Amino acid sequence: MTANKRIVLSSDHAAIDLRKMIADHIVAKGYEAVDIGPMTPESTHYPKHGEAAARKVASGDCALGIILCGTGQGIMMSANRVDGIRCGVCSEAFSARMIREHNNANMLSIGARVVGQDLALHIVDAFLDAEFEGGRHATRVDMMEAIEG
Ligand SMILES: O=C(CO)[C@H](O)[C@H](O)COP(=O)(O)O
Repeated sequence: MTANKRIVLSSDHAAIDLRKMIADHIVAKGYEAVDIGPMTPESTHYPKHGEAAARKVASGDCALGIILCGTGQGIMMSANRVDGIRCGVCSEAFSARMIREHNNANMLSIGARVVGQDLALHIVDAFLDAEFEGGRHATRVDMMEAIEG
């Protein structure tokens, strides 16, 4: 478990119930859930929520982030526009573990219209329980971070 236990969560309207379930789940695991909403189900726009969560991670206020939309894709793309963010969409637990161990991902994205609730919690567990392995993977993450547009 990471030393900084603050995990930011956000989503669009497609994933509010699942996001709240994940927030409760990670609190039960000993993390602090920083749920920045939205809290009501009106249609909204995933880029602003992805960016807001990403900035919490990029600033160091939160160690990791978990974001959701219908597919997980749009909010992931939005979060990855923020410097220092490495976010992957995962629909199974193996990838969720590997994006931490090999890619040093600091955000996880899940599609609430893609995976069921139980699987989503397994994906979250795999992500939070994994640690970056460093070594050759650190070389590659450094190379990735050095890529400029
Ligand atoms: O998955 C998403 C982005 O990748 C969004 O949740 C999805 O596009 C929202 O669609 P709608 O406005 O029809 O609910």
